[in-house]
Parts: sequence; C-alpha cells; structure tokens
Amino acid sequence: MSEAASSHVALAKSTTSTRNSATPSSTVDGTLLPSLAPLLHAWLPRQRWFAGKGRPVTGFSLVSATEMLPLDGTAGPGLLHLLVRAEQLEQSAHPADDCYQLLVGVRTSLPTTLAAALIGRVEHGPLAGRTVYDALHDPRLAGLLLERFRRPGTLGALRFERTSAIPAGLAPRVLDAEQSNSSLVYGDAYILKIFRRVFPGANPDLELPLALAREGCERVPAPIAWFEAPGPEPLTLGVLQPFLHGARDGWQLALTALTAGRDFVPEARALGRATAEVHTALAKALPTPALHGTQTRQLVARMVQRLEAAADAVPALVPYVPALRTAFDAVTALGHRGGGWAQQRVHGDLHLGQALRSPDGFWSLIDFEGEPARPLDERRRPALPVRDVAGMLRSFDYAARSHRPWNPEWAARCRAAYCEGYALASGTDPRGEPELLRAHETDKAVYEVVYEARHRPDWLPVPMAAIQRLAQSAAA
Ligand SMILES: Nc1ncnc2c1ncn2[C@@H]1O[C@H](COP(=O)(O)OP(=O)(O)O)[C@@H](O)[C@H]1O
Ligand SMILES: O=P(O)(O)O[C@H]1O[C@H](CO)[C@@H](O[C@H]2O[C@H](CO)[C@@H](O)[C@H](O)[C@H]2O)[C@H](O)[C@H]1O
Repeated sequence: MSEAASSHVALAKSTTSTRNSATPSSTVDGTLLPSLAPLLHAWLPRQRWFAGKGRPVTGFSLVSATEMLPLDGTAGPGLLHLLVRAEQLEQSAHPADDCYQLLVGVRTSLPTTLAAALIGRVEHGPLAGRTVYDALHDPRLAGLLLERFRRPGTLGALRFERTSAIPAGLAPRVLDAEQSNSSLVYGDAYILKIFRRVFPGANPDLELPLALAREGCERVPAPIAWFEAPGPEPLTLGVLQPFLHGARDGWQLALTALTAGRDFVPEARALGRATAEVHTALAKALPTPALHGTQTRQLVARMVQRLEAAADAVPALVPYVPALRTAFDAVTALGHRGGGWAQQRVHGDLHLGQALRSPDGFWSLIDFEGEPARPLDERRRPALPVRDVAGMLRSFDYAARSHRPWNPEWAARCRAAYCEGYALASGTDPRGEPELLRAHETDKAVYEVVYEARHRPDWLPVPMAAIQRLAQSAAA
C-alpha cells in the first residue's frame, strides 16, 4: 500500500461518525468488518465491477466506514458507506489489495422489491440479525445521496462538493447497463456515477470533464457535483453530471444499423469530428509535452511489456507475439527519423459505448476514466491522440464482427469516415502516419484480449480475429 493510501486509512478510521452525530456511532466499531466479511466474500466477486475475477479473496481490511443514516433501525433503513480493501494473491502486476466502494443498506427484513440487491443476513457483531444489501437499489437511500450533494460539506470520511444548485426530490433509478462502475439516474435530469474500484489521486473521469468544461467544450457533460474521501491524495468516489435524455450510445446505434443493413457513415464521420473537437480542447486546457527519441522508446517498451504480460495471461496470444512486435518496432524506427509528436491528455478508452448521440444527432463523449485495468498514473499520462482514434476504429471492427453475417466492408467504411471527420475538424488525418495508427490499434487489441478473457470469455474471438489480421499484415 502506498504511503499516501495508508495515511488515508489512519485519517478515515478516526472519522467514522457522521456530521450530525455528537459521538462516534457504537455500531461502527472494529467488529463491523469481521461480521460483514463472510457475506462480502460471497457477494463481491459476483459483481460485474469486481476487478479481481478469477483470484480468490483472502481477506478484507477497512479503509473507512461512514454511517450516512443511523444503523440502529430507529429511523427506517440504515445506510453505511464503506471503503474496503479486498486482499487477493498478486497476479501479473494487478494490485493485491484493490479498494472498493460499497454503499450498504441495513434493514431488519428486506422487501421483495429489493431481493436482487441482497448481500446477506449478518450473523454476529453490531448488525447481528439484520439484512444488508446494495443501497443503490433502494430509492429511499439513493435519494439520500442526492440530498448530500444538495447540502455539500463533510460527512464522516466523505466530502461532498458541487458547482451549482441541484433541485430536490428527483426520483432515482439504478442504470441497467453493462458497466465497470454503478450509475444512478435522477429524474432523467442527472446521472451519478459511483466509482467501485477507487484510487488515491485525481480521477481522470472528474479531472478531464472539469478541464473541458472550463475550456467551454460542450462535447462532454460538465460535472455538477462530486464526492471524495479527503486525504493527502483524495479518492474520487462519485461524479454527478447532466443526464443526456433520449441519447443512445454508439454501440447500440451501430448494431441497429448493421441489423437493418444500413451504413453508419454519416454517424461515423460526425463522431470523428466530435473526437477531434474534444482532443483540441484537451490540448488547449492541459500540457502537451513533445514525444522525442527516449520517450518514443519508452512508449514502445510499454507496449511490448503489455504484449508480453498479455501473452502470459492469455496463452492464445503467444504464437502472434513476434509478428505483433514488429508493429511496435516500426514506431521506434519512425522515432529515429524525427519523432517530436505532440502528446496530450486523451480519453484513454474510447469506443462506441463511450459516445452518446442525442436525438438531434449531436455526439457527446463520456467516461474519461481510461482503461480500468491500468494503474492511475499510467491512465493520467499524456499520450498521442491517435490512441483514441485507434480505440474507436477497433470498435467499428468489434461491431461488425459481433454481428452475423460478418460485414467487413461496413467496418472499413465507418473507419474511413471516422478518420475523414477527424481530419476535417483537426487538420490531421490519423491515417497520415500508418505506423503510429497500427501500433496503437495493436496495443488496443492486445488490451481487449485480456479484457475479454477476464470479463467476457465468449467475446474473446472478436479481438483474437483482429490479432490475427494485425499479425498477418505486420508479417506481410
Ligand atoms: N451523461 C449521460 N447521459 C446519459 N447516459 C449516460 C451519461 N453518462 C453515462 N451514461 C450511460 O451510462 C452508461 C455507463 O456510463 P460509463 O461512464 O461508461 O460507466 P462505466 O465506467 O461504469 O462503464 C453509459 O453506457 C451510458 O449508457
Ligand atoms: O466501458 P468500460 O469503461 O467499462 O470499458 C470496458 O468494457 C468495454 C465493453 O463493455 C470494452 O470494450 C470492448 O467491447 C466493446 C463492445 O462491447 C467494443 O465497442 C470496444 O471496442 C471494445 O474495446 C472496453 O475495452 C473495456 O475497457
């Protein structure tokens, strides 16, 4: 654990009371976590957002506990905010003690409407005999969270901030989406993203949308409020943004077009333009260090390292490693001939699911967290903008590959249109330096192989098909 993180533990443990309590609650004591641990052992690894799948949890430790509503049952359901480390055996650079955010509802018995949110019945300790559950599914408790943003300030180990007024009484619902975190929608006006795996240090999903809002870029919903666990390096816990009502994500739209046998060219071109506008605004808002010889070698070394780690984790990649490496070596050669490319902050995990198209055809980009599996400092590092372009190009390939019959021309037309739109808005055609584009596409496909092997093994053939194609064209 880093020094910053461990000092945060000390700070958080000493502040487990709520602002409204005169004395720390007797319920939140040293016996709380041991009494919840057997339930969390069974429940946590089943959650889609649990990042340590496939490795047994060997124990839990408490980072902070904040009683947001009394747990003694006197005022209806209780609400407990927990930051908990899940200890696991270390594996290929994945940390052994990820910190997770849990919002735990506490009731004497659970109404049937909340059955799907059940964590379990506590056997001993301060909550013995009570039922605990994922509080985000309880409209009463989800409503309380929004109330906290309306009255910002400190509550136990948590600090709430906002940039503008928030109306009262908006009805909450949990978003039913395949996601790496959890989101609540309030009255179709706001969306609150609750980060599940949390890190000390600035979360780019707050940092970049705030920087873009300052720059006047309207392609990204501006943060209205957020909450964090303060400390030398605060942990960002959640961000509230305007909800783009009626918008549909690019993945659904692309699949609908494929099913109807329709092209997606105008949409792809407009999306290229939107991406370029976001890149231009990010380059204005934040530093743009040049990428020279040594850094080019470092960039390539990181790509090779990721490839090797991926081949360790997914043996199906092993036969392709030598050919894929040539795509990275081509960038080193390009670097020797000059380099000097401008790096900047980028989205970092751009794909069709991260683009929302409003009914008037306007594209917005969301989810600036970067690739969830990478360490935070890597996700915040400036990169070449072609990295995002490569991510979106992979996504057109994914859409075409996941639909029967496979229509490679559909993907090729989208990919070309996207690059055209990008070039029109930025003045730079990403296809102008094919070595850079290919290396970034290869790096992304390697990431996807690991992602799918870990989270959705049925999808593994999709990035593996790209790996074969990229390896063949590198060898040609
Ligand atoms: N501002 C928004 N307006 C409307 N829907 C949104 C907004 N932000 C996110 N969503 C929806 O929530 C889903 C999950 O959001 P995302 O930020 O990608 O979460 P995660 O990082 O957990 O995957 C998106 O796919 C999208 O459908
Ligand atoms: O949206 P997240 O931040 O959770 O991103 C992760 O999950 C994505 C899948 O939901 C994954 O994206 C991959 O699958 C998409 C189709 O479902 C495809 O459009 C993308 O191109 C492909 O990378 C993403 O890689 C992962 O980080």
